[in-house]
Amino acid sequence: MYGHSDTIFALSSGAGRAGVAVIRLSGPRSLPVLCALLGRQNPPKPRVAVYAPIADPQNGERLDDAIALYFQAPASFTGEDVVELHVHGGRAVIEGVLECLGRQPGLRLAEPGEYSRRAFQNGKMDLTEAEGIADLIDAETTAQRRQAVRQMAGELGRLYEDWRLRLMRSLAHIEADIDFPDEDLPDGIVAVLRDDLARIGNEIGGHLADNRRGERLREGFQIVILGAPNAGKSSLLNRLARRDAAIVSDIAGTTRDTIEIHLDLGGFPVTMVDTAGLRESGDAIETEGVRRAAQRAENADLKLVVIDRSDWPRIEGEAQRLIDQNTLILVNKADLGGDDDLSVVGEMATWSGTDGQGNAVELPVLAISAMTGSGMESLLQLLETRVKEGLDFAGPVPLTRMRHRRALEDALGHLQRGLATDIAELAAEDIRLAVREIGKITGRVDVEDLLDIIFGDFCIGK
Ligand SMILES: Nc1nc2c(c(=O)[nH]1)N(C=O)[C@@H](CNc1ccc(C(=O)N[C@@H](CCC(=O)O)C(=O)O)cc1)CN2
Ligand SMILES: Nc1nc2c(ncn2[C@@H]2O[C@H](COP(=O)(O)OP(=O)(O)OP(=O)(O)O)[C@@H](O)[C@H]2O)c(=O)[nH]1
Ligand SMILES: [Mg+2]
Repeated sequence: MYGHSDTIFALSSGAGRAGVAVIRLSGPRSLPVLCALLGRQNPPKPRVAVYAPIADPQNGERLDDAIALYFQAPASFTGEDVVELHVHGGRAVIEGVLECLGRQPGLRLAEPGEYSRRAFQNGKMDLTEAEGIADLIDAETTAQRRQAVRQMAGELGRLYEDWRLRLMRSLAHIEADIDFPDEDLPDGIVAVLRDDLARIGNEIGGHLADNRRGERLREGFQIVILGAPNAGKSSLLNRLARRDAAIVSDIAGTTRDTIEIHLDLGGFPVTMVDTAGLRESGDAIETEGVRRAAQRAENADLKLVVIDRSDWPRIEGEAQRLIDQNTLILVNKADLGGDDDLSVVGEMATWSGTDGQGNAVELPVLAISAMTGSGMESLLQLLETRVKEGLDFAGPVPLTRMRHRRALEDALGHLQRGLATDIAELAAEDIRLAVREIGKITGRVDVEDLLDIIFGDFCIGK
């Protein structure tokens, strides 16, 4: 397959000034262009780094002293001839080398994800592995990195391929029965087939019923701070962010839009959202802020309802309507406290009341002071526990993308329909469709129309 495509090039390291920058070329013109830059006829040995000046072949101007590396097809990342130029990471150096490469016949700038796309098309990896690489580059916390590395190494792809192959085996038996109806299948084979198919269905069902752990680990755990105006929501956000992310004032209705910060809690990614104080207001902008707060609350993995200690234990209006099982009550301004039980900051208590659906709930309560920071350690510990419960997993790799989930749901639907019929031809067709859906996940079936979408999300140079 290699040898028939354009030669592409791009900066593969990060944009901007750096010690060293890596520019990659892939395709049939990579090696001749490298020789031209090095000003030599004989190509460097594959996989042996060469330290040498590189110069513009057109005018001989020296561009840099670089390290060059040649990977001979098919033993390269893309499966094509690949050349790497490790140059000094100055803006003008990078610009000069890229500009020079752009002038070489047969070379063009790579599109986002094009290296990985070629690697996939040349059989170096399946789609889940390519998506694992993209996730690894986007990983911001340890847990995200671990999940991405497992996927990049093919664990998810093997799981799906195993289901696909087992389905194909069952399909082959059913087809044999259809094609050779006279040669009776051995006694009991139909029952065995049914068992196998049902088992695969159960495995897929179990994989789907994972509470979206893997997907949420990629997205980050969403915690939304809610409460009446002036309760101290923005003060709490700033305390957790350790910076002045949101404006704080004693004027009720200070925050109007939602404000997000990103936290790493014990290796897990958390998005913490500050919202407008919840109240009925004549102000159109504030009303829109309250609407946005309620909207974010709906998608939250955890809600923190902040109340001023003088309001304890009353939670009313919109804040009360937004309460559900996944809610923690934070009684703020504990530094102003008297000697009631909640003046013991960091101590857990319980709030008994009704949630937005009218069900009786018992929710954990923590007294804190966003101003002095007391109670913050207990809060962080509690949040970390909740985040881990939500995202952590031991055992097989979890589902990580909506794309995979959709395909598996469809596959399971086909499989269940196949199991429900006694007509072999219909069952075979349903299983064929299930096989096809799973094949789309790894790219074993024709997925040309999917590739633009999948690889378009990658960064350039990947
Ligand atoms: N300098 C540099 N570092 C890098 C990359 C790169 O492209 N260049 N990578 C870019 O992602 C990652 C490493 N990934 C790579 C994957 C495969 C091959 C490769 O040459 N594969 C051949 C040979 C396999 C072997 O020797 O075992 C092959 O698959 O046939 C190279 C890099 C991370 N670090
Ligand atoms: N004493 C004391 N004051 C606090 C504490 N937390 C916040 N405040 C004060 O309470 C006032 C409101 O704080 P904010 O953080 O702006 O409250 P908010 O909930 O974001 O308010 P809105 O954005 O209007 O909904 C400010 O004057 C803060 O300094 C606290 O723990 N103790
Ligand atoms: Mg605020």
